[in-house]
Amino acid sequence: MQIDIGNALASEASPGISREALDRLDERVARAHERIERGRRDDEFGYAALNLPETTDPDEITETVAPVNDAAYVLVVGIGGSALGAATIAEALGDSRLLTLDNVDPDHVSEVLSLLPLSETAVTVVSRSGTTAETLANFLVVREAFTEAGVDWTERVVTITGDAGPLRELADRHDLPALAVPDGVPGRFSALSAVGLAPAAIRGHDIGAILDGGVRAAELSPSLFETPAYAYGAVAYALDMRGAAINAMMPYAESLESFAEWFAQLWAESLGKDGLGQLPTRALGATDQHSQLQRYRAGPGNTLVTLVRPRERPDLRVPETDHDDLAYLGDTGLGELLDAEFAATEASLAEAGRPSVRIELDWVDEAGIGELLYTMEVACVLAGELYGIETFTQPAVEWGKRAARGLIGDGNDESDSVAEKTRLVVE
Ligand SMILES: O=P(O)(O)OC[C@H]1O[C@H](O)[C@H](O)[C@@H](O)[C@@H]1O
Repeated sequence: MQIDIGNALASEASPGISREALDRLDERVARAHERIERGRRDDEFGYAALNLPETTDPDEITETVAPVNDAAYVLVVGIGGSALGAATIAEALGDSRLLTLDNVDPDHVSEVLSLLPLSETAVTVVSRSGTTAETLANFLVVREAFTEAGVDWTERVVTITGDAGPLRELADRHDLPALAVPDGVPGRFSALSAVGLAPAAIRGHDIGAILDGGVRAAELSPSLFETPAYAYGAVAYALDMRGAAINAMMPYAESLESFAEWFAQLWAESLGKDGLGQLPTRALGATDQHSQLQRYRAGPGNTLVTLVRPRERPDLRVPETDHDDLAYLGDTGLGELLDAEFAATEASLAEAGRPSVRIELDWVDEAGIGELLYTMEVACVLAGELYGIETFTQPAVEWGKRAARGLIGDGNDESDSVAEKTRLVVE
């Protein structure tokens, strides 16, 4: 994988970072690297996630899911870090039979359940805490749908959860196949554990190759000039400090659309603290080139655009045509056109002096997605060290979680604050 930060230099863009400032920042990266390596060595909370490519045992996952690996469809019931990794991996591998229920929209849940052949469907119910209301409510609905369809849900469900909590008790009571969310690994950093990999394993994907991709990026040198993940994390941080409060993640591949969603959780929950942190936004090339690019290029200069693409992809020829005006399209490929769109967006931003970073992976395949996810996790941890914030907590999100539970009846304090909201209604 390659990360090109040239278009984020002050000589090219504003905000941008000068070569001298980058050299000075590299000294801070070296110190942050020591902290990260110590955390990995001691398996400290959060840092332990960066050991997953080596510590996750793909055989244990494959064996545990064996009772349901005849399933034609997999339904992941989870939310946030307990769903986005699996969804990202499924999409990257072009697997449309791996679906995710990560919202409690009744219309959507009903539709998914009515479309799925439940007797051919395996369910992974995933919650690190085992207490997340959305996940447990959806699971109860799914379970009932299986029963109503005459399918024994206990034969179709795998649980992935922590050591204790309601989901663990349920797994024990019904003797369900169970995998653990590894100790010290926050949900949004768990894609390369059973959380992200078990659903793919049920569908028969080579999860060992996904982990190998992570291993490829796990050798970290103490300099941003030698470690792509550090280059990205350091430049994103430096540009934020210089005014790029928004980071628009824009992959040029439909198969990476969910990756942008995964990245948004990683970046926002990890770095949005103490009044700091870039706002990650999601875009898709070339589609958003025809909408959001206007704002990136000509709106306030507060956005770093992160352009991601595979260097190679299968192409689809555009047929030759005898229409003179369309002749230039004939005998090209859609992939060739997409690459031209990518280069045009990059050039358009550079021409206007707006910063971008280019991330290129070889292919969007098992190893490619493993490497990309791992690289972004390291980038995020590095950025957290540079900001000096607690990367691995999410107190603001937890507040909302407790308040939502309180509002539907578990009687906790935050729900009182919700009830007292000031109203100024216009109808
Ligand atoms: O895995 P769970 O405990 O169910 O949590 C699911 C999600 O819940 C919250 O929104 C947290 O802030 C996320 O980081 C977490 O991924």
